[in-house]
Amino acid sequence: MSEIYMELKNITKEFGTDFFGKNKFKAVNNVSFNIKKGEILSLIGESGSGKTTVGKMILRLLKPTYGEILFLNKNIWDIDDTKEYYRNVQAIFQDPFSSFNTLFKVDRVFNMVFETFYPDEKNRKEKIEKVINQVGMNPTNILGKYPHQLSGGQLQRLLIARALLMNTKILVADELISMLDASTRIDVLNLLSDIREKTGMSIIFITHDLSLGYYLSDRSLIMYKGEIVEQGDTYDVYNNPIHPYTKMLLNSVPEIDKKWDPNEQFLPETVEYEIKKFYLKNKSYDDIYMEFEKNHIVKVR
Ligand SMILES: Nc1ncnc2c1ncn2[C@@H]1O[C@H](COP(=O)(O)OP(=O)(O)OP(=O)(O)O)[C@@H](O)[C@H]1O
Repeated sequence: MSEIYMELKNITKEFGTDFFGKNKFKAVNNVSFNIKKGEILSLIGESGSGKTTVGKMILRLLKPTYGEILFLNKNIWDIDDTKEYYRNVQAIFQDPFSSFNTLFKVDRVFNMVFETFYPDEKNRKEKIEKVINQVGMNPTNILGKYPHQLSGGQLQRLLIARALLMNTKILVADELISMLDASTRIDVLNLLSDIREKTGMSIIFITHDLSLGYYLSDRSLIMYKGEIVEQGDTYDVYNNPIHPYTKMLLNSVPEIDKKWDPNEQFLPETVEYEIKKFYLKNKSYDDIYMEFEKNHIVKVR
């Protein structure tokens, strides 16, 4: 069995809704999952479902209100060497331009990796060129350029190259390709898949786009209102969705050969109604989560 890199155990994050931090609401509620070496896991849900908050807790940008996150069996808030943690756990966000300082050439992100983590490295140029080649670009066309001279897709690739240079174990990709055009998106997805194969890097792919999750991930976690309502092997979840919310999400994916029917509506009330029906039907079960197939877990109450 593959090594478990990270474990989230009953993570809850509360935010205060007023100035004094009172009237708390749970942006993330009792979320548990793990991520194994070399696994691509998709965290899927609509806007506001809590995906980014989970990502931020993994990145130690937010502290869980309850629960713990273990990285290689150690609570991430007990890790003193934060630099080392961030070498192992990296993030790439939607807007690649925000990760680069516009005043400096892009080479700087690589030089900073050496200065911070490998100050004694002698073959810097060789190593930088190697990772740039690995992400499918020609170093001579890239190095020496300023961020505004490169496209969004090229900058995303550079950030992936930086993670490769650091030997990152877990990459959190939050809406990574939302700002890219369709063909560049597929290139970046294929690149992530290829890197996982070659290096064993694990990827947490945060998206609201079901089709991207299906294309890329081994395991899918469906989030609704801060909770994971269904999780399992991607093929099972997409081909045999059990939770009404997952079913509705899948039904709402546009099909290329079908015109959109304006009478077909995806209303929050209908989701709530279906979920209530589902819970009533399953109320005889004592377990909060039920395993329908191997690894296919659905929240039934
Ligand atoms: N710092 C904060 N203070 C208060 N509320 C917050 C904070 N951060 C997030 N929230 C709220 O928590 C909920 C979950 O937000 P989050 O950004 O995790 O959702 P998301 O699923 O990533 O959505 P999106 O895809 O739009 O980014 C939202 O209702 C959001 O308004």
